[in-house]
Amino acid sequence: MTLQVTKVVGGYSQIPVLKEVTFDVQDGELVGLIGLNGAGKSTTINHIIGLLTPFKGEIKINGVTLNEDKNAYKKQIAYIPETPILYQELTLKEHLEMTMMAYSLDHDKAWKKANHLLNIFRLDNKLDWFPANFSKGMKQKVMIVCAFITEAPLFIIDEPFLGLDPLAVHDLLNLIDEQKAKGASVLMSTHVLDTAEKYCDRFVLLHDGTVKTEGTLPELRKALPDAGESLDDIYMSMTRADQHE
Ligand SMILES: Nc1ncnc2c1ncn2[C@@H]1O[C@H](COP(=O)(O)OP(=O)(O)OP(=O)(O)O)[C@@H](O)[C@H]1O
Repeated sequence: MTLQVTKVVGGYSQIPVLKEVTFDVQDGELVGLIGLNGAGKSTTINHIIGLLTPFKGEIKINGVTLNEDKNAYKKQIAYIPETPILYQELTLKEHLEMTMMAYSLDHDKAWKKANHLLNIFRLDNKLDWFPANFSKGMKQKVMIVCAFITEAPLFIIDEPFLGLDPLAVHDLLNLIDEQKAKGASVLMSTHVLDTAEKYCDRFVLLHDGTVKTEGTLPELRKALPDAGESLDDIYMSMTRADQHE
């Protein structure tokens, strides 16, 4: 699965937030989308999942754009939003069944997977509850379970770490690893740079709607030799330099 974002100019109104954003995510790769508040991470994600339409440029998943085949394009994406999106009137079981229907999943196979995931995230005794009333972290876990039953080839994960307890973070990272090993691609935005540094294969550093630099950690160190060793050092150095330009 390849995600290609090419020269995307986009945003919410006439004034673009994203300015010719270009990057890709290859098979089995976890790419970290890193940037300060307002850098354009969620806007980039909203374009990829088809909530926003680029003013210019294009986004392809395995060579196909949203316009070429809307259904095929969207079924390839499992999206975990920063703020959980839940239906007030649906139980946890109904949320899972809705996901199974939307992705045309085999019912028995999907339930087997769902039960395993519910068990991992300690939600297995809450199938008849209404997740709209869950705690923030529990709501996020519902989104994670829904995303991972799809076994979609592309996972888009928007800031997953801030509301989750350490055990859930660990479990989520394991699930990501499992999907990567099966060839899935993962794009994850986060502010938790030490975790990103440990787990991401590559980074896209976004600043003010522009890709400032991208690459593996050794490549970033080479591009900014005076910045320091860690992703945090490199990111701080890049944003400070930018502010002084
Ligand atoms: N719904 C919206 N309508 C208009 N402008 C928006 C909207 N959402 C975001 N923006 C603007 O787009 C820019 C990028 O915001 P975005 O949410 O993509 O940043 P981010 O990198 O995800 O930030 P954060 O780390 O705070 O989540 C900001 O200037 C923001 O004000």
